[in-house]
Amino acid sequence: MSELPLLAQKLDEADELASLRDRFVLDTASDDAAGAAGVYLDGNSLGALPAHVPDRVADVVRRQWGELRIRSWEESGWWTAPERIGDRIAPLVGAAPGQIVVGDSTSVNVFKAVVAAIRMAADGRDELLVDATTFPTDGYIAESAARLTGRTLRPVTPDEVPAALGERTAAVLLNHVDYRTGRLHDLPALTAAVHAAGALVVWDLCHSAGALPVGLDEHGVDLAVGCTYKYLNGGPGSPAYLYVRRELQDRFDSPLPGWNSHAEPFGMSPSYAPAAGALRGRVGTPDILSLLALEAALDVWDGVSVDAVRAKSLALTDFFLRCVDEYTEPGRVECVTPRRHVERGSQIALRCPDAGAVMKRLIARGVVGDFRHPDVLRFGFTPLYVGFRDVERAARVLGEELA
Ligand SMILES: Cc1ncc(COP(=O)(O)O)c(C=O)c1O
Ligand SMILES: Nc1c(O)cccc1C(=O)C[C@H](N)C(=O)O
Repeated sequence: MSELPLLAQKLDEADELASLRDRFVLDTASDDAAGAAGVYLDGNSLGALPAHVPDRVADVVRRQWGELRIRSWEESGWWTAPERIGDRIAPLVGAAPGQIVVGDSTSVNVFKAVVAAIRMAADGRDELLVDATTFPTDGYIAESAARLTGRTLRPVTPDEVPAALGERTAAVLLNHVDYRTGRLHDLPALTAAVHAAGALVVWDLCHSAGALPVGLDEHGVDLAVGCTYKYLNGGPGSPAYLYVRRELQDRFDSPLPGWNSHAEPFGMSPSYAPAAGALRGRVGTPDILSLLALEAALDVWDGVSVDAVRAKSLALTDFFLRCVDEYTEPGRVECVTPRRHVERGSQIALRCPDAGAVMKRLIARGVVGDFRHPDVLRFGFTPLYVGFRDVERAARVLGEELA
């Protein structure tokens, strides 16, 4: 008999973050008795619902919108929500206040950040480097941004970036954690290399924010973007964010200078004058319902340290790998996520030829991960609500389905 179930129980008992799970709506032990309890390992795609969010959203709809109506732009703080919520996200990604605005999708913020970076780069720099392994939207947007600004797009892997940098480099767009393999890239070293070449760097934090320390200010990152619906649990399609380092804000020239980023939005002037600070990253009317659902969701972070989350994330992924090694016949899957902690995000990606069919069977048995084309099984570990018994069970069911 395997010792892993008992070990999982002990690890759960010793887990200081275990009680945070109660802050979320998830399947319960009574579902388990009925054989239907799910193990949710897809928080790297869509985070679970924090339990208090429905009531908060209901208040926004019924009272703020239903009763206060237009007064809510001021009285309910709607107008200032993008920067206020940006300041809530800031400590989670290592940023001081006043550098993050929330709004629009990640794709749109990639566009703003990349074009603004190119516009801030020194004259004559005509290349935009992009992570060749990136989540596709970043690549598509980078191609368009390069075309619009007359730059040449050069796709390179993150490993190739240091050698590819040079006098021609204007800006570099990179992912902190690879969406497919779960590989964590060396943000401090790559940022330093880009700066040494005289260029600007834009980091996509979709797969790292809320799962591990980012240290935007500490490492001198220029611009960063990220979504809020994964490890930040903001809900489906919740708005993304844009970080602009304080020292660059006066030079940030938005390619989407909507009226919300104007110094005097209600002056209704025909000519554009940008607001001071991170507000320049705003565009049009914010998506208030989603934005305020996100604001409520961020309450789950009260009293939670990102370092503790990172420690648990590594313990969960280590334990998952150990369970997979024990429960799965050797050679049946290949782990494409680095084993070294310094190179690992908060997901494990396993490759096998029949991954699509295997994931369907896992989901049918309540183990929810996802499949990424063409042959990757992805399992995301959100330390706020995933426990070690979940991990053991997921690996056991996986082993059975792969047998
Ligand atoms: C790295 C990365 N960038 C961007 C996105 C998505 O961007 P958007 O929120 O605009 O759909 C994702 C996933 O959805 C992603 O993994
Ligand atoms: N953003 C998504 C969506 O709107 C629908 C379905 C899935 C997603 C995703 O999260 C894709 C994702 N960024 C990924 O890492 O694969």
